[in-house]
Amino acid sequence: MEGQDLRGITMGRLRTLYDKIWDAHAVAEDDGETLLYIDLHLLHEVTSPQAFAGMIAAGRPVRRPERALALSDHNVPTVGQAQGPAGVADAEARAQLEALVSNTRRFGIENFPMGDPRGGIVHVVGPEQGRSQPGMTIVCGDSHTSTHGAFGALAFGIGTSEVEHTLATQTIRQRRSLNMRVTVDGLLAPHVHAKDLALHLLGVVGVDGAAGHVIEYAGEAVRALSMEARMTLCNLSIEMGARAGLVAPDTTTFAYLEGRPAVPTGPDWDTATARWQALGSDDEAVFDREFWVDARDVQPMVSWGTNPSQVVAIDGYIPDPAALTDVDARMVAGRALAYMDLVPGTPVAGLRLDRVFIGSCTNSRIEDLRVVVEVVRGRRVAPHVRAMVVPGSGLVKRQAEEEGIDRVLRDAGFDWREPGCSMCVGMNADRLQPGERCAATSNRNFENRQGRGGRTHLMSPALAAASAIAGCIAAPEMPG
Ligand SMILES: CC(C)[C@H](C(=O)O)[C@@H](O)C(=O)O
Ligand code: SF4
Repeated sequence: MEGQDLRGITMGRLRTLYDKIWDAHAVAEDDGETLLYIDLHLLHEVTSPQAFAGMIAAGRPVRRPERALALSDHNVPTVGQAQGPAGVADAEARAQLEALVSNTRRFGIENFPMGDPRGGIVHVVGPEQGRSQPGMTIVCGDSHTSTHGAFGALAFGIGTSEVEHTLATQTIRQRRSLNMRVTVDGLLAPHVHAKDLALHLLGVVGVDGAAGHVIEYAGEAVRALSMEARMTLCNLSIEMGARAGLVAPDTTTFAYLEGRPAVPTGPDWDTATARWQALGSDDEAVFDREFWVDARDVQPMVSWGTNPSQVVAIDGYIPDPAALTDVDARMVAGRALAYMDLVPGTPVAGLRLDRVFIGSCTNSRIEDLRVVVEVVRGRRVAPHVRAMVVPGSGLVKRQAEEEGIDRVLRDAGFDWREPGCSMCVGMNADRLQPGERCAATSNRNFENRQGRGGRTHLMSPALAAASAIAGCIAAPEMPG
């Protein structure tokens, strides 16, 4: 047996998808760290100015400018984008947006500036352009880079000093993560979406339950998800503390990618798909940790607290911190309830809302907007609610307008905006007022995130749309 084990190690051990991507990109080892080659470097205006300034100060060229793509998303206004950065009122935002234009021009990096129809949220645009591909290593100075893992790419967020390192060397230093597999057996019910699955998992795993790990999502329910739904799922991996989330590429992945601008064509496409097909964990590969979830147990979910693991099903109740045995957990829950101004035992459905935000890199793609429009058609936003829809990119916006989605939403009383991060993070003018309660399709419900004193309830686009109509947290009316 021992001999066999040794042969297993020396003659090619069984590997996970993560191991395979890692091994294929490892350039050098040093003191437990690996220098990883980076295939795609995504940039945005908030975490890149200092990195470019460092490059300029050191007189360094960008190593592989053609392997980078820059987007203006976090602090762009969601009206009047055609005016470009010069029209942005906030001086800091304007400076960051202008810096991205001049820096990308100086270093020869592709940039879709504010107002460009191909522009939008970096994690929506990368996939949409076919820049994010299976087997790649992808980095961005942004935590939700995990989104791109939906393509079977190793994609993770980096800090500003690492942005500079990547610009200069096209590599970064990394410590290897542990492998975790989340298998979702069975199929989600038709009214249950990828966002519900992600929030359900967060409830099970917790906000740091996947720390130190890269998650591979597997199982029948994951295979059945569309690419956009897989992106929603991988987007939230970071909220579980994971370094990245992955879904092995398959025919769904290839169908999504084929024909997109940056994707190879002709014989190169055949070569690429043949290579991508081989990506996937070996059948008997061993994961450091495993979770199993039954898709049939997943309900439409809503967050009640100030971290995304504090969730209940739509027919559930605000929990009672006193019921928690762990002292720390009790304190955290108590503080969250105070901030959210909620009383234990209250049904979560029926909580009165002031605002609804449909957008963000979690849920602002065309399939999300199609779900929203089906819920909204023929109905109106409750008179006391201000509801806004912010498409993830200019191309999503255009597609929605071609399908008449904007018309239905406007007629219903929604604000139809131009693309960007918007009220997901409140780095532009789209913010909650103190005390306002908001249903949001984004990924973080932290204190003050959507605006000082604002109260965020995370949920799917279907629930957010139904809640806008009802004026309180609500599920869509079920047919029949
Ligand atoms: C501004 C940016 C660095 C930040 C991130 O890294 O995630 C933002 O995108 C967020 O969602 O909080
Ligand atoms: S949409 Fe929100 S979560 Fe996504 S990158 Fe922008 S600020 Fe971060």
